Amino acid sequence: MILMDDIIREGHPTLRTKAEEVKFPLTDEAKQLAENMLQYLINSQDPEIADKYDLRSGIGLAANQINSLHRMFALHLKDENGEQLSFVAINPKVVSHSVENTYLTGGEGCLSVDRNVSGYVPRHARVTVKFKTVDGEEKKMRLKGLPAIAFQHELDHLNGIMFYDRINEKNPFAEIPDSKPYE
Ligand SMILES: OCN(O)CCCc1ccccc1
Ligand code: NI
Repeated sequence: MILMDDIIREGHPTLRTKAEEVKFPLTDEAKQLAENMLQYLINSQDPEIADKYDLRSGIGLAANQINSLHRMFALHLKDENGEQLSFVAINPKVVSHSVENTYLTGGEGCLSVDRNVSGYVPRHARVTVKFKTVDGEEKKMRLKGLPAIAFQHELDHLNGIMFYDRINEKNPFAEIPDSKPYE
């Protein structure tokens, strides 16, 4: 099982490296990686398991964060209707997005960042995304709200981008153009 010690922290070069397209059919190693990443998120959101293994709660995890350059990330979170989203996105792409932006009013955090970095992180408010599942099935989804924000946060990791790269350096809380905040 993935533990906090397996999650690399800022300063590790893999967080600044672009992950590589995953070939299908997946190797057993890639399948195991995908399963372990999703299981980490489930474990981290279970108070007993998280407490027992000292896991930081997360709604997403990208392969770079466990020092792997497979182009994949896991998401495990509820959308605003309380629907459980739980999947591993392989070779994910944003195929289109809204003009409108959004940002978490409380800012973002990251399992690979052991400090608070405050400020608004501009994100597309709505995204249409495509990715492959572990079985090689092509998925297309329209996301908004926290799922949209999380998808973009994870996709950034696969491109070596950290959330704070997107915060306005001069004024971290400067107004984001064309945006509606996400509380
Ligand atoms: O990359 C995963 N991660 O470090 C865990 C937190 C993910 C996250 C996603 C959206 C907004 C805030 C935090
Ligand atoms: Ni992160």
